Amino acid sequence: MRTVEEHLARVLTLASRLPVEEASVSDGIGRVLGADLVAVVDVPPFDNSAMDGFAVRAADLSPGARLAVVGDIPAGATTVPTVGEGQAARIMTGAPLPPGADAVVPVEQTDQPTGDVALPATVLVAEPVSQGRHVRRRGEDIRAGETGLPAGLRWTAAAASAAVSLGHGSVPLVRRPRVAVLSTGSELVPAGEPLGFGRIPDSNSVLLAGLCRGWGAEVISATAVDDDPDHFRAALAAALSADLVLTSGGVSVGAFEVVRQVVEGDVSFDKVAMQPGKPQASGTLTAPDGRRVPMLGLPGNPVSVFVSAWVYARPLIARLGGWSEAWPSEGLPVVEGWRGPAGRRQFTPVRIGAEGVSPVHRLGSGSHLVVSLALADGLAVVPEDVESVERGDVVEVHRVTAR
Ligand SMILES: Nc1nc2c(c(=O)[nH]1)N[C@H]1C(S)=C(S)[C@@H](COP(=O)(O)OP(=O)(O)OC[C@H]3O[C@@H](n4cnc5c(N)ncnc54)[C@H](O)[C@@H]3O)O[C@H]1N2
Ligand code: MOO
Repeated sequence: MRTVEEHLARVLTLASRLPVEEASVSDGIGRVLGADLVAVVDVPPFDNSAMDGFAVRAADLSPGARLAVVGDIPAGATTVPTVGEGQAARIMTGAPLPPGADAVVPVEQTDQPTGDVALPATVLVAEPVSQGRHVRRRGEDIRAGETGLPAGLRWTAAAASAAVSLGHGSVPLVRRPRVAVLSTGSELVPAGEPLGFGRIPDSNSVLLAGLCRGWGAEVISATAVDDDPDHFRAALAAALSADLVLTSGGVSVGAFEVVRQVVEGDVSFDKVAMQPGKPQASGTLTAPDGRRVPMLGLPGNPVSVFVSAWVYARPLIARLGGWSEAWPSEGLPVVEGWRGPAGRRQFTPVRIGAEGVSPVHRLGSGSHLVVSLALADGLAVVPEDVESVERGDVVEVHRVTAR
């Protein structure tokens, strides 16, 4: 049996970062910036007021100075009056500072009322302000030509707003990984449909599709196929338009393991020292256009699918998308203990409470317990040489509730 690290290393050889393409700034949340983004414009683009008030010449001011008001400058103004000696212009936050003025006096520091009032003929300034006061200088955030955002940055709402401010409508982003999900099993029935004898709902395709979306992938298909090799072959051929194919089921040692029957040879079938998730298939398949498409064949038990997806599919998607593959964890105390298998690393679904962690179920390995899985906030990692976890022990826990 190989270790989790050995299998992860193998999985990560299956893919490399996808190409960069131009994308609308607002389309790319969760993707990665493919090249440094240079400012097209100065940010801010012009000197402007940080306050609603009066644009003045600081040198004109003494306590109680009265200035002649020469005009109004709302935000968006395209023409502005010049402010001469002894003069002021009423100005709003974000409006361009007029020529001649070098500071802004907030309206609260004048004899004028706040709000929607007529332009006064004069304004009395209570306290002088220094040059540059309440003025936001052109280019003080960044100057045109400078690098605003570094290549490799994960695209967020804030990154998109920065790119827009830098003057961009589209940006070079690494392509979003496209994943095809394929559940296998003649026992599977689509969501919400009646079950005949021996049938179960196909929960794995929904599980995998949702996880992949949460990690930033685009799911191009999520379907189930029965254990007829011809049917699986056809479904797989359709799935190969994706950047990654994830299958569930059909990888162990039974008589009807359809994934094994169809792809063994191209894809390798291995035993990994983990519980759940022992049988794992991994490799690449050739698409009709000649691309090598990575495929992970995850074991069918729902908890095995969940754990295998977090441990292997999540970092593989990250590698394709170009973002961090790291999976942070923290040491947390155990409130209620459980037992694990000797010689395999156990990933136990746990709830995280104020006092520490407890398993979501206590039925041995329980890799079929799909409903209690929904109550898990984390996966606790129990090392290979530990068979029993006791109250008060500290375990390493990966969160599974956030991206
Ligand atoms: N003789 C042995 N039997 C098994 C071994 C073994 O080493 N020797 N390993 C066990 C382990 S561990 C696992 S995990 C499973 C993996 O089996 P498969 O990947 O071949 O999965 P299936 O047999 O197709 O399904 C397992 C289980 O999961 C249910 N299932 C499958 N697909 C779905 C789905 N889309 N939605 C919901 N539930 C699904 C399926 O009905 C089975 O109950 O093999 C053990 N056996
Ligand atoms: O390893 Mo299986 O994945 O226990 O359920």
